[in-house]
Amino acid sequence: MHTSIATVCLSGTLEEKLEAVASAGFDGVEIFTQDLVVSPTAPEELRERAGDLGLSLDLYQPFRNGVELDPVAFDDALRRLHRTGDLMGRLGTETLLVCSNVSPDAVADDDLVAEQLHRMGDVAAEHGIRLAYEALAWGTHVNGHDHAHRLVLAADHPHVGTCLDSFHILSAGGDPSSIEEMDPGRIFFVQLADAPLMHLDPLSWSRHHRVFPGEGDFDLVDVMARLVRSGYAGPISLEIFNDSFRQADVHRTAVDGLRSLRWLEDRTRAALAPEIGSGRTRDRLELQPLPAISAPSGWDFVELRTTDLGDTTRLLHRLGFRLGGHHRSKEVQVWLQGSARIVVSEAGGSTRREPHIDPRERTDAHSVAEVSGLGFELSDPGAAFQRSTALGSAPVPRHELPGEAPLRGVWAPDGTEIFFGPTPDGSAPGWLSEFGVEEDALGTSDLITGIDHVNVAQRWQHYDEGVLFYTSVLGLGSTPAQDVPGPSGLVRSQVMRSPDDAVRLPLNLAPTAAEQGSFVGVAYPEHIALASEDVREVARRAIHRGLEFLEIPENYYEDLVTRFGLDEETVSELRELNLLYDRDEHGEFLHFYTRTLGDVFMEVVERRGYRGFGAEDAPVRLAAQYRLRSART
Ligand SMILES: O=C(O)c1ccc(O)c(O)c1
Ligand SMILES: [Mg+2]
Repeated sequence: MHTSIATVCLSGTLEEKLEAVASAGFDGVEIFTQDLVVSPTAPEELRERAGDLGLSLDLYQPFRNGVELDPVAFDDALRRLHRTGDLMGRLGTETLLVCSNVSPDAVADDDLVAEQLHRMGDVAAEHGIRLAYEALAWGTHVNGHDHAHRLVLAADHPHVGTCLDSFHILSAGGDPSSIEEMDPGRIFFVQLADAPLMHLDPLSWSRHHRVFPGEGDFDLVDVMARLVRSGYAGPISLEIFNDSFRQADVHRTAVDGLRSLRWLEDRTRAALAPEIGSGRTRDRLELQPLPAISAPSGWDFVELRTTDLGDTTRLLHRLGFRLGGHHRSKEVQVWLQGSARIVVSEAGGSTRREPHIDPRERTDAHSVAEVSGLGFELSDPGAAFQRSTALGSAPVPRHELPGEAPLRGVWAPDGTEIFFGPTPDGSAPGWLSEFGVEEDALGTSDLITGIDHVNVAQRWQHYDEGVLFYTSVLGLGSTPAQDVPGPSGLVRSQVMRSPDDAVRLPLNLAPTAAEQGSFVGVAYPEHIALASEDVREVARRAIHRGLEFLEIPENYYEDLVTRFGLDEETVSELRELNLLYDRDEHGEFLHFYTRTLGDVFMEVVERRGYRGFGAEDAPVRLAAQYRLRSART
């Protein structure tokens, strides 16, 4: 499949965009007029630079309000088309996107439009270019892909075809099934965009809220499958107008974009496998598969990186963790309780980050600890690693000594290290022996039994990217996002979970630094939630050991009585142990939070059938954390 991306998707200069697109691994690029106009680079030089980078210039766009015109305006459109044709010759770009007319003066006369498209086709032929006519969803008269295609057929010119854009088709509720019946030789270009479903006028929706495939609500596998059935063999290009992408790191966005296309390619291939296998459909796009998803069957470990080993390990001790041991060759320790394994490493100068990630993104001078790595248990760690690198993730460099268990991992887009470990066949993972942990030292009567979930913060520019990463790499599913009100902003929260719920990973959108007030420069805290069947006993022992709990206000406990009708004895025990309480149709939930250490805190949860994450309690936590921060600064 020939992959392409429009320069309008990306931040930076045209030159930076080309470089990022090439290094992410795209085959080609669509040049937006405005990117060219503001660039000091001559068209011939751009052509050469793209060639050096191995990129084809697949499309030049957009040619606006150039058709559906009265005769005088059409003459001027032909003049513009001649100029544009000259320019495209210098750029070496063959296809020009012609948008349907959005002006109130557009002429509603299909015969006239077909004739104008034909005459434009003659001009295009003179310049050796082709015209791809695209129906914009808000076009004055032409706003459906079928209508645009009919006009192209009526124009009947070899240099005039159609451009299909999934946003315009699906946002207007159009039926993509007609794509299958189109002559593939008449489809000159294909643009893909996803979007969240919204009640918004199509222009605003399109210009600000498009996202990469897999990051929104459109069924793009269906669109792709219909394209394959049509016999289309041209470029598949991303055209995403998105306010966040325009401010995000250009390399990250480009990698995110190609990941979305590879993932879509794989899913489309899987959906079409029976038809392709039986010869009913010929796949002229030559869709490539990814190594199969190996869904996580559990948590192997969570890694905390800290600048204060004492504080961090004291916190673990107070929660009942034991030091399992020190790694035989690395400066790391493992702390154990039940099946919860927390690897603690001391942050130093050697902290490595993915090259394109600003280290301030996740840590800063105040930071004492952060969730730096997530280790998953998988049935096929090798396949998971290969899948993630095929999806554009960079491997985490690791040094292994002879005899040490190989552990492969990649960087998540936000710099968290993701490790792929085997599902252990015995009771303990093999790597523990490198820490000197003996099998018989593992606790079976521990109060904390394992990791319930890990909550990871995402910057607002990169939220969708995080969702796509965990979906495409690990096959986690996402549940609908919730907004949690906090003193420094709404925190969007979306739970990613493995099919059998063995791994739950809520992603939280942190309010931006500017909105954080006294949080300025401090990343939104993440947390590790630990599972217990007796959270009250965990809390009692933790109090005895001097744990600093997050303080819960009396108003909260009074409200609990109002909401749930709890008796005074229950509530006074909750109050005494700093516990919070929630209930859903499946059962009850008791939990507590520790104070924050750097960018991370711990939660201990007891689920009595309850399936949620205490969303009603999260605002209480955010407010308490805010008060603590304010008191400190
Ligand atoms: O929003 C626009 O104007 C616009 C321009 C070109 C396109 O291909 C498109 O889908 C939208
Ligand atoms: Mg388009």
